[in-house]
Parts: sequence; C-alpha cells; structure tokens
Amino acid sequence: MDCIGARNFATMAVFTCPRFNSLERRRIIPRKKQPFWPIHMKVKCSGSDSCVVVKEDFADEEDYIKAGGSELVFVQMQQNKDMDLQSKLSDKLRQISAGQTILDLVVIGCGPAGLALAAESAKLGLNVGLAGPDLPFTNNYGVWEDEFKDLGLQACIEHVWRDTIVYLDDSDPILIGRAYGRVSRHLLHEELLKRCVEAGVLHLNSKVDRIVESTSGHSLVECEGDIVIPCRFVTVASGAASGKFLQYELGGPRVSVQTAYGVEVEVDNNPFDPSVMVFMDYRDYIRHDAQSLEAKYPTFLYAMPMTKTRVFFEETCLASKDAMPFDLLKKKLMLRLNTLGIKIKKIYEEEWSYIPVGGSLPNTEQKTLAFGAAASMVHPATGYSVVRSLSEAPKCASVLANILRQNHVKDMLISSSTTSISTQAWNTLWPQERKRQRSFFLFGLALTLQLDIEGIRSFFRAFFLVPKWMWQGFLGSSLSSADLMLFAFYMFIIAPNDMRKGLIRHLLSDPTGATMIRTYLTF
Ligand SMILES: CC(C)=CCC/C(C)=C/C=C/C(C)=C/C=C/C(C)=C/C=C/C=C(C)/C=C/C=C(C)/C=C/C=C(\C)CCC=C(C)C
Repeated sequence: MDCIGARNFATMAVFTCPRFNSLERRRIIPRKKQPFWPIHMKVKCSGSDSCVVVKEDFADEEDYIKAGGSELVFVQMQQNKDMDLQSKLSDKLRQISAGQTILDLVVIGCGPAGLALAAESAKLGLNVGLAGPDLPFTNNYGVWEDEFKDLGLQACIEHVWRDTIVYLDDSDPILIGRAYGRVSRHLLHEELLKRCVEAGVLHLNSKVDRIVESTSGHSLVECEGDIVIPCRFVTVASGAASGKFLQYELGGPRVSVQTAYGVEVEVDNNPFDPSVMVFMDYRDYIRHDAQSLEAKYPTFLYAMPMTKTRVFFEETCLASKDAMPFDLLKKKLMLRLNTLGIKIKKIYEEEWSYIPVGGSLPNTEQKTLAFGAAASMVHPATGYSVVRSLSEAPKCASVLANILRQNHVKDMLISSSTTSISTQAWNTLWPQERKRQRSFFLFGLALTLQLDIEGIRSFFRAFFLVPKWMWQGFLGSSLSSADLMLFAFYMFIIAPNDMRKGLIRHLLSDPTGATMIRTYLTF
C-alpha cells in the first residue's frame, strides 16, 4: 500500500474536545488516492480519561492541503476508558486508517436515533463510524416513565410526575394514572455518547454531502472538505430532513405537521398541581373571541409544572395540513395563560417545535438504510418518536450485524450482494406487519386532521375510555395490526352516534381508509 503519510509530513496535532473529553486527530486525505490514510502516531495516555495523540514524521501539512488534500478531524470518542480498551480502540483506528479494514457501518446523524444505533451496532462487534456535526440536543422530550425505565434510561429523566391529566372541556378532567417524565436533553446526550464511547464508535465531525456507490460495491460517504469514508453499509439517521440522501415512495399521503411553541417560565398564580403533568388541555380559553382560529387550528396546552412557580407551557397543534404559524401559537399561549390568570415573571427558555408527521415510507429498494425520523418512524398520530427509535435500535443493530456477518466477504462485496443486504435490512425495519400498523395510524391522522374542536373533544373522550392497555399501546406503537382493529371496534362501540357515523364515513371516503384496507389484505 502506498504510504503517503509516512513520507510527507512532520507535524503534530493534538486536539481535545472538552465537552466529550474526547480526542481529535487531524489527518490529511488525498481524496483521489486513498480515503483512509495510514497514520503514524503515538498515543500517550496520561490517566484513564485523557489522551494525547502525536503525529510525527510529517513534513508540510499546509502544502499538502493546497495541493488538493484536505483535513479530516477524526474523533475517537473517549470518556474514562481503561488503558486496555483505549489501546484496542487505537488499534482499530489504526487498522481502519491503514486501509487494512473497512468500516462496517457509517451512521449519518448524531441525534438520539443515530447515537443509539451506532452504539448498539458497535456493541455487537461492528466497526462503526458516526458522521455528522455533533450538536447539543435542543428538544425537551417528554416520555412515559415506564417506557423510559424499560430502556434503562431512567437516570436521564430530570423530573417525574406521578400522574398525568387530560382536560377536554370544563367538565370532569381525565386522570390517566400513568407517570410522565421530562427527559434532560443534556443527560440523554451524555448517556448516548457514553454508550458510543464504550462500544468504540468512531466519530467524524463533518457534514455529509452525499453517498455514492463505488465500483467495488462499497458505499462512499462524501463529507465536507473532500473527505470520503468507504464502508460496507450506510444508515441515514439525520432526522426528517434527510431527503437528500434518501428516496421515498411516490404517491404516498401528504406530509402533515405538528407544531408547538413552548416557554419555561417563572410565574405567579399557577393553577396546576405540581405533582400532575398536563398532557392535553383542550379547554376554551378565549371563549367566543377566536372561533375562527379554533376552527382552523385546534390547539391544546401541554404543561409541565416543575414547581408551584416554575412551569414549562407548550401550545401544541397536534397536526395540521399546513404548519401553524409560530407567532399564532405564541399568541394563543399568551392569551390562554392570561385567561387562566397566570402572570409570567421570568422566561428561562423558549422552544419552537416543528415535526413532520405522516408522509411516505422510504423506498425499500434503495441501498442506503434509514433509521429514526428519516425512516418515517415518527408516530403519525402523535408526533412521538424518541422512545421508538431508542427501543428499536438494538433490534435494527442486531439485524445489521447478522446480515453483515452472513455476507461477510470482507472488502470483496459485489454490488448485487450489498443490495440484497439492504433489502433484508429494510424488510426488518418495515415488515408488512409494521406497514399495516402504520396504515392504521395514517388513517387516524387523516381523521384527526378534519375534526373541529368539538369533534376533537368527543374523539379523545372516547379514546381515553378504551381499556388502558389499548390506548397505551396505541400511543407507544406496540399494538399489533390485529390489536389495532380491536381498538377501532372498541372506539366505535364507545363513541356517540355522530362520531360513529363520522368514523364509517371516513373509512369509506378517505383515501387513507382504502389504503389501510389494502395494506391489511396484503400478506
Ligand atoms: C419538542 C417535542 C419533541 C415535542 C413538542 C410537542 C408536543 C408537546 C407534543 C405533544 C403531543 C401529544 C400530547 C400528543 C398526543 C396524541 C394523542 C393522544 C393521539 C391520539 C390519537 C388517536 C387516534 C388517532 C385514534 C384513532 C382511532 C381510529 C382510527 C378509530 C377508527 C375506528 C373505526 C374506523 C371504526 C370501525 C368500526 C366498524 C367498521 C364497525
């Protein structure tokens, strides 16, 4: 192998990333010649959690960049690792850099879905690279406490409410009898990073431009700055806006949008009990003044009272065909708080949330795989996704690991076999059973889109009256397609007459009804 690195440079590059206590190495890549370039380095560890990498024997880095080479910042994630693990990782990195081994999997995207999938895949022994800018998580995630506990992530919940409440109108509120938690986005980020570090995931802190296929059957992930990463398999987990890397099925339902505007504030006169989380509050707040607004965009209040005086309020539009303008959401929230007599004394933070829901599935014939929101894993009828991505990561990783092991003719994959690898992976991610469930959720989404505020109230009254395991399963995407049919019949039986008529009309006239029936009949 042509060892350009050894003959050219004498430079030393030491970068430590304080946030992850990780280590960054600079490398120069001659793009045309060899994406993974041999690196000559010494690793000096001055304790279990800090390391220094020194590149030696190199001549002129600047000249090399001018001559068409570029700069790669490769992060070997590292947090309080023991020396043994450290040296194993360094060996692995050295082999990859020397072109003696190729990455099995590159995951694009450093959000919860990407980090979880990368960590789980590396745990199973795959050589995993994670590509994408590493940014802090920005969303405030809310979760059912039991679901997050089951994922072993209870320590990332910063606040738990022993119960959850739904207000539909001024009559009796519905106490749900399920604890709800607010996830600390910082703790979740740290925990997922830790899992990546312990599993030996390598991180490339660079924006990905495109994915191309090499003639040898490998995928080439082209990143900003002329960096190219060859790998056996690529999975895109960079959120709903991953369209440039993926193709989606044509002719699917239109994407709708869930929008929300939230503020965490210090207040006077908070009427909400700090031990109960307000999941949905659809009560009237401006009475007759804004009928037209309510008719066009029914919204609800989602409130997390942290203490008697500190509360996170979020005005949420569950779904609309066109995104509800944020200034309108903000205006509605302020009017609502005003009507409730709540006085804001201080604003800690504001949040604008825009979540595409529904839409088409990715085209499962494509070679590149997707995960998380990029793979349409957002629940179409609720907008929730983080628990599903985190809970499906181990399964998806184990499928990838099995498939790659079975097809393991390392570095000699031919295009056809890689295509069949991705077909197998796609079939696991979106088997017909999952497609049936999704068709039901899309039918439900289309149904809620056309309800006015009164329709929404009686719809959710019926929804929370079905047996607990059913509505919990519906929200957590854990009901089978047969269970979903049972749930539909249950709702039908509970529903008042006018809602029953509406359900049947929707089933017979809305295109999502026909699609659902067709999908249910496909085996
Ligand atoms: C930041 C972030 C991440 C976020 C923020 C935002 C927020 C705050 C959000 C929130 C959300 C929420 C709360 C949500 C919730 C949701 C829900 C609850 C939902 C639900 C839904 C439901 C549904 C859709 C249902 C459906 C049902 C159906 C479809 C039924 C049907 C039935 C039928 C058809 C009948 C049949 C019968 C015969 C034929 C006889």
